[in-house]
Amino acid sequence: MEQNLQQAYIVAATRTPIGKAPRGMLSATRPDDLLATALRGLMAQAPQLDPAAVEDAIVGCAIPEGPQGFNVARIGVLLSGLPHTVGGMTVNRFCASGLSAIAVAADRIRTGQADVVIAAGTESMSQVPVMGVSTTFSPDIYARDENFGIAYGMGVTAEQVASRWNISREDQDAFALESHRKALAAREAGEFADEILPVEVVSRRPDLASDQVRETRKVVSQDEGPRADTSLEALAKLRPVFAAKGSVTAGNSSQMSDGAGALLVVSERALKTHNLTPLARFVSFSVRGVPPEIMGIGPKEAIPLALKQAGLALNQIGWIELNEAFAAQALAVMRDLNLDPQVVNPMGGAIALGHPLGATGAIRAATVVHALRRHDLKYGMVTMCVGTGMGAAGIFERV
Ligand SMILES: CC(=O)SCCNC(=O)CCNC(=O)[C@H](O)C(C)(C)COP(=O)(O)OP(=O)(O)OC[C@H]1O[C@@H](n2cnc3c(N)ncnc32)[C@H](O)[C@@H]1OP(=O)(O)O
Repeated sequence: MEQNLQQAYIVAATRTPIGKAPRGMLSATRPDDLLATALRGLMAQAPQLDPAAVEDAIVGCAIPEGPQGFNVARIGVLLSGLPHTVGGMTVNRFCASGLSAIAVAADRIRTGQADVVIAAGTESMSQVPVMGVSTTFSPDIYARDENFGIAYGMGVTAEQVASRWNISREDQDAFALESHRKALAAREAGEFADEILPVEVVSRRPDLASDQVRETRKVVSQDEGPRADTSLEALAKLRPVFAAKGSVTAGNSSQMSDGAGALLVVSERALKTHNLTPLARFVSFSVRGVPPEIMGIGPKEAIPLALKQAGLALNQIGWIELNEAFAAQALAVMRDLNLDPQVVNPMGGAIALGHPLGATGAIRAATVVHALRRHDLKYGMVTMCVGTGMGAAGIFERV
């Protein structure tokens, strides 16, 4: 059961639209700029809060190198116009980085070490194209057979789950189609309006004729991934990408993406001092390891633990954002835990909406926080599978 010295409240939550990588609408926008945009949008949701009251910014990023700036949290803070007194720490738990950032921020609040902390995530898979690039580890890790799966690409782990859990190609494609259908229906119904922050995309290209740099500016405010043109027939035609006789395709995998999300986490004292209205309370967070070669099954272990910590039963959770890294792993988790399909990803998931790795947990948390209020639900959850073999889950309560 949860034992907190004090509660951690979320008073603002926003995200950028998600672009396709590597050639989508945000591909030329740097991840630190995406983060800065999200942070400015976040502060605009709490105009009564003096920015100097923000103590730290904890930011998830799965590939914090190169243009992501090693400590992208600090760069994003400075770019956003927040005062330099605001700190900045980048955390990495691969695909659960953004969710872990929220948990760290909440812990700082709950233990009384801070009153106002930003938790966020940012990732540009366009600018740091890691998928398919091999990573090296100490060879000693392979001395234990059970670690061998650490060498698998994410798609190969999805094939492993599909085969061990008997998830058919047809079921994966049907799940993927449903993700697109739900995302498009939610967009049509204006469901994303509270959470999405329009981003101005600036493009500069040399014009050789005039010998000048031509600048164009465009505001983007919708996720790029959902496809109205998809169908079971179109999905069935796609070839497996990760194994010759496999079932995981570009259509039933999450899309490579760019995006950022951010939440403002505060103590009860800060609510009163700054006259802030809470949207939600962060209730519990859990992480469990699983065999690396079936990393997608991670939420199956993390969800029961997060529920236990919260003292809640599964049927009390009215909205679950289950990261659709691949249809195969999402279906395996849903079947093993008997998750209600009506409660899981009511607005579509990463297959349709995209999955900017370290940002996704923060993006999905922004979705949950707003969805609980719009749909008058009490508890919601964000759960992620994590490469190298982990699952993470966080529970939110509308207040
Ligand atoms: C812990 C975790 O979360 S692990 C997850 C981490 N993330 C990942 O591993 C990313 C997984 N995804 C990927 O690696 C990539 O998306 C891949 C390799 C599966 C596919 O990459 P790409 O080939 O660049 O995808 P792309 O979007 O171009 O699609 C390939 C083709 O399928 C088609 N396609 C994709 N989705 C659909 C669809 N829903 N309906 C119809 N056609 C589709 C595209 O139109 C394209 O066709 P074309 O070649 O005729 O243009």
